[in-house]
Amino acid sequence: MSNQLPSHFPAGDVVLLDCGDDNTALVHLHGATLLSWKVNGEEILFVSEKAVFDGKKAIRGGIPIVFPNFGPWKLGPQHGFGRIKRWSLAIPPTKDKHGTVIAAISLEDDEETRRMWNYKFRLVYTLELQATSFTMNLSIHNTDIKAFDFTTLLHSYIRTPDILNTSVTGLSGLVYVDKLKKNKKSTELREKVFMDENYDRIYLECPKDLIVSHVGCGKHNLFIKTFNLPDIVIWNPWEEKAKEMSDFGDDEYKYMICVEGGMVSSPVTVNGGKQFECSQTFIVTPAD
Ligand SMILES: O=P(O)(O)OC[C@H]1O[C@H](O)[C@H](O)[C@@H](O)[C@@H]1O
Repeated sequence: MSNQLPSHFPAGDVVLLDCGDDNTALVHLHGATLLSWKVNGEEILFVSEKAVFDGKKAIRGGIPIVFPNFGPWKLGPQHGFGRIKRWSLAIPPTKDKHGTVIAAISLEDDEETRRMWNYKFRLVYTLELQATSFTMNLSIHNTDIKAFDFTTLLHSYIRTPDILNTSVTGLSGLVYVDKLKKNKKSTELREKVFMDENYDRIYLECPKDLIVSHVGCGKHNLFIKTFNLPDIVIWNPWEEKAKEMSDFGDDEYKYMICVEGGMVSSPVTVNGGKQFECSQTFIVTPAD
């Protein structure tokens, strides 16, 4: 199975959160990309063996941040610039009295972002690591005097030993937009959604917690709770599309599932001087 990260990153490129007992998280400042989340030493996230760490391309895997646009964008690159900009360390990892390790990284507008999207902003991404749970909180501050609109998403690549044995529970009854069928809308009828082909869907207004089964080495389930991220994107490129991606191994589609909390079906407006908060929490429990 894939998911071998490079053994070494240049000093200052990554931030490690460590709350003991081999419970760690590693975030790369390029794109605020969460590269690793280990629970008792077991890796829960997927990063492609072919991921490129050149400080330019988006890192293929982990959890990169999509901002200020999900999908193709007429003003700039697909999924916006959030995942290809270098973020800064705002709060170094610190353990609070409950044992939670907290760190924050941030991104502000610069000439390059304003050329694409002419607004002043500050993003603060706060990570909170506990033994079996991990919260990612994104706050989007409009530091301009004019309002802006955006879409955003935490593009989460979750590791599995066998995609055919991994399901998502909690989507039943929801309307989804199928991006592979000209954005046709349908209602999900299955209690457990398994994938056996290329999937690219936006499930709308997801009210419930989700459970992704058999993650990591296959012996754990992952609960996903979101706040202000009502849409859930489910994606797997499957065999043919995997072959078209230069930074993704031909058979790696078997070992990952993207379940991505986002605000993507309609943009958020934030007035000048105001802010928007959203978050995603992952909790690992033993699989049945
Ligand atoms: O190849 P990327 O730009 O990283 O995008 C990877 C995928 O991201 C999301 O899941 C979208 O819904 C897909 O349409 C897209 O193919």
